[in-house]
Amino acid sequence: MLKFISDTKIKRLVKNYIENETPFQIQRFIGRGAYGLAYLLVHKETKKQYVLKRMRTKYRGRSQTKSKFKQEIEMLKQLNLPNVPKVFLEGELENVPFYIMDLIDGNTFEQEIFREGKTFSLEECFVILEKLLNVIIRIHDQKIVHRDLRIPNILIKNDDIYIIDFGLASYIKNNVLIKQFDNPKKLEDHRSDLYYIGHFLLYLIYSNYSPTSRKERSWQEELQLPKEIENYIERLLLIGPAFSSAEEALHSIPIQRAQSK
Ligand SMILES: Nc1ncnc2c1ncn2[C@@H]1O[C@H](COP(=O)(O)OP(=O)(O)OP(=O)(O)O)[C@@H](O)[C@H]1O
Repeated sequence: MLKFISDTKIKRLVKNYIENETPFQIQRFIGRGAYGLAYLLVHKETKKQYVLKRMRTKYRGRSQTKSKFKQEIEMLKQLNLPNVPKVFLEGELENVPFYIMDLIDGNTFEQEIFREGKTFSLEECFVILEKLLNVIIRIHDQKIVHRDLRIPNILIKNDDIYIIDFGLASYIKNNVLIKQFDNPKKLEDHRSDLYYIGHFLLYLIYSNYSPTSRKERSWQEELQLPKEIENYIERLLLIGPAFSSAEEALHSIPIQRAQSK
């Protein structure tokens, strides 16, 4: 049994460690998720900003949550891709793991759509989709599936797409069988990410949609998309036959201009 330590004490320990033992300084708290807390840091000399993520104190005695948090760090280190934050430093204080990574100084799609009120034409949606799939292919190539590709975890900065928060990611398993009642989000293969990407695409498309009726209708009825686009989204959402890979999903994009960009 670990002895009780309050969150305030951990916060102080982490702050002291960062400010006395590393070249960084904590600027402000950014956000809280199910398992972690994130802070904005600045490098004292270069003035470049970074992000510190630490596990929530209440999980320090939970070995499963702790190893998942550490797996997130390992995956980010392994990926080493331009569209995924790089890890600069990692550590553990009183059984609370933490790490420092690049700040992606852009907007999440949640911010773009709901804070900035941005709208995306169908063509723009597919240009973004193509970029996203290109990043996801590189992640899947390293046998990692993100499994949480929601609008707060996908960022855009200077027209480039970035992926954060590998807290629910897993290593890809072969021959995963999908049973009738399985939750596609939890699948440990490419289909989980493609399923999330289907929902992501619908968020983008809906940004440009104004309801014409108060009646509750399916997205197919509301959006009235060209048949090949509807079929494509249904395949991502596993309503139609699943794509065999993110690569197949990329090559099957039903809008010609997006593919040739
Ligand atoms: N590298 C980064 N660059 C910019 N913002 C980031 C970065 N990492 C995290 N954030 C922001 O910090 C906040 C929390 O981060 P994140 O989503 O990784 O953790 P979390 O939601 O706490 O994760 P979990 O669900 O695993 O507990 C979010 O608002 C996110 O947008």
